[in-house]
Amino acid sequence: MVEIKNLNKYYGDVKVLNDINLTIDKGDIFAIVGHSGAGKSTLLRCINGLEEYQEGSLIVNNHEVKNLKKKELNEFRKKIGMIFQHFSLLQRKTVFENVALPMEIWGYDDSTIKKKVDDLLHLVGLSNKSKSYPKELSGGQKQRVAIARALTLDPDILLSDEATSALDPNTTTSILNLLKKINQELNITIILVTHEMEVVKQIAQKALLLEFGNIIGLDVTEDLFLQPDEKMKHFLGEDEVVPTDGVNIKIYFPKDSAHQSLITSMARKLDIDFNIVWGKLEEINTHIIGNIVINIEDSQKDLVCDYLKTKDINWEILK
Ligand SMILES: Nc1ncnc2c1ncn2[C@@H]1O[C@H](COP(=O)(O)OP(=O)(O)OP(=O)(O)O)[C@@H](O)[C@H]1O
Repeated sequence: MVEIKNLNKYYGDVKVLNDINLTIDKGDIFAIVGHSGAGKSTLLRCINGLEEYQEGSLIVNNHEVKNLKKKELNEFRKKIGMIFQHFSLLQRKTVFENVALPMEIWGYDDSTIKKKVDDLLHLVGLSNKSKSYPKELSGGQKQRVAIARALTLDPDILLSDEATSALDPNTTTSILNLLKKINQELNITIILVTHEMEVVKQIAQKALLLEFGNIIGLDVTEDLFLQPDEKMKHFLGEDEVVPTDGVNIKIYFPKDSAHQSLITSMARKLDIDFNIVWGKLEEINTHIIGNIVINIEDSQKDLVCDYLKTKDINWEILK
């Protein structure tokens, strides 16, 4: 659906995307994550042809985007919906008129427009607001209108640029649930840009981490969070505070074993005590994953390591 190879993008002499390689499959919910200025929006805008790229290949729906002529680009963009942080609704138009706008521009007849807009307002839960104006709606409702509008031309892909960044956590969750429903019921691929890790954990099946235009992580979301490498830890701002005495061991629980009693079994089996330094469990994309850090005496290190090696589990000694 989207295939990017060795993509480089410059603004003037400044390289803002460096050697980007990735594939997004049909039906994926794919997150592009990074701090401010990382190049997330630029990458999203390259995908729908709003930005040019100078080197490499970017194929969307079997089209090399930079080769599209103006007329082809309009047809191409018809199949890509987009939503934004600040909703981009027209204040003087009603909810119905806002949603209808793309179809009017493309010259659909009134009865087709009415049916489509009514169906979409039903899908996003706003049938009773069709005559309201944007200023009469909450932030979450405005984003629902924007989502309905983005779906009017039956896109294959929905691009979301920080669509939940202006919303409170509960409203964010309700919008993410709506996006999941759209992904599942309409089989629309969703590519979302966000700086919020919670958004990634709640919705994305795969995520790309960008830093200064470089890919520093690209994986299935659970795997990115389950055992983050040094770059990812730095990115997440997870500085590990651990005791300076003894040996600190971090044990990762993948999705299928988060509830197993590995730690207590180990204590019983080896007949040793150890301190639990810290640990956490969290829900990522409906799976529970987690990790725990234990502190043991130096003399117990070999015993514990030998035990852990017999288990099908990831672990590391923290330096
Ligand atoms: N039109 C432009 N002209 C020149 N430089 C630009 C332009 N747009 C973005 N940039 C620069 O490109 C880099 C990437 O910007 P981009 O907006 O893609 O980052 P981002 O990760 O989306 O950040 P944010 O989360 O703050 O929106 C930044 O250094 C930015 O200053």
